[in-house]
Amino acid sequence: MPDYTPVELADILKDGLLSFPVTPFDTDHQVDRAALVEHLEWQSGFDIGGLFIAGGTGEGFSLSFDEHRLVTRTAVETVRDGVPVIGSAGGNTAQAVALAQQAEAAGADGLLLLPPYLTESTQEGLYAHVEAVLRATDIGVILYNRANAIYAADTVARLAEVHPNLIGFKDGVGDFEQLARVRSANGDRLFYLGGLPTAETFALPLLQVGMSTYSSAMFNFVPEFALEFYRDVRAQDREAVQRKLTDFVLPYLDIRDRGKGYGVSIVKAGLRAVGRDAGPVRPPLRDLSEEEQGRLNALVGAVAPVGA
Ligand SMILES: O=C([O-])C(=O)C[C@H](O)[C@@H](O)C(=O)[O-]
Repeated sequence: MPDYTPVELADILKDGLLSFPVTPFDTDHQVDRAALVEHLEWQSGFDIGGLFIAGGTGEGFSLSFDEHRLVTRTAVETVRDGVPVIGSAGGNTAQAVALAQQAEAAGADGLLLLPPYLTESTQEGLYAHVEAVLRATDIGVILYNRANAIYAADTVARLAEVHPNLIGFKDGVGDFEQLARVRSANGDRLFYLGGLPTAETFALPLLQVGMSTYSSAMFNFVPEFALEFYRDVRAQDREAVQRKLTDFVLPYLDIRDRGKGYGVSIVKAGLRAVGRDAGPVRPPLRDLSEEEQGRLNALVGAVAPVGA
């Protein structure tokens, strides 16, 4: 039994900073369960609203079915009480359904539905894909609007009308017109979270269009900074947000933009920078070069003491 009904879960998630923990790997690229436990204990000790396991930053796209179960189960067993654990499902419809059922069986409180792989589809096709997943589980499901899964406002509204366990919309695109339409068609029936790569960059403008929270990947390695940033956003303290963008987030993006896929790799590099190595990323991602890691260490050193 999950700890929260879908409605309770949405209510908790909409008002706190959210994050996507990395999945630590050993030098052979195998899941390092002990390191995952240590990381999740540390992360859930902060005032975090919910943790999304095996998401993008958690390299869910590189995990096998069994590894998905292992990391989700580990998170459920490790994360402190009061912090919801959200599992993930992706791939084709049959895989997404199986992953959703597996996440629920592993004790996840909710589910993030990632885009299907490779192919484009019509809104009717997306509707059928999402509906199959919503029917397969009773836990709250959040749609991830990104890549080849861009949901029209009407598609979301039709799904929300018949499926009470559809609770949220996570945006990874930043199309303000689409967001205005989705918000307009669904109002408070759903909660909305910003999830563009390095979500801090867009957090303040997205708040204005009703995205009450966002998922911070950098929370993985600079949790205090990420929480302070979130408080500044919620207080709509423009000056404080701008200062933090200038001093840390934008120079961080300069390093992130040196390589495709670095939006994830740089998070593991950030953990290395604070003395909490979570191992390498798995192919097809690549780790930062030594020179890039050095630049990041210097930047992170200014906001987070090593080993804190
Ligand atoms: O799938 C993912 O890992 C995300 O998109 C969440 C990240 O936390 C993203 O919002 C970011 O990079 O801040």
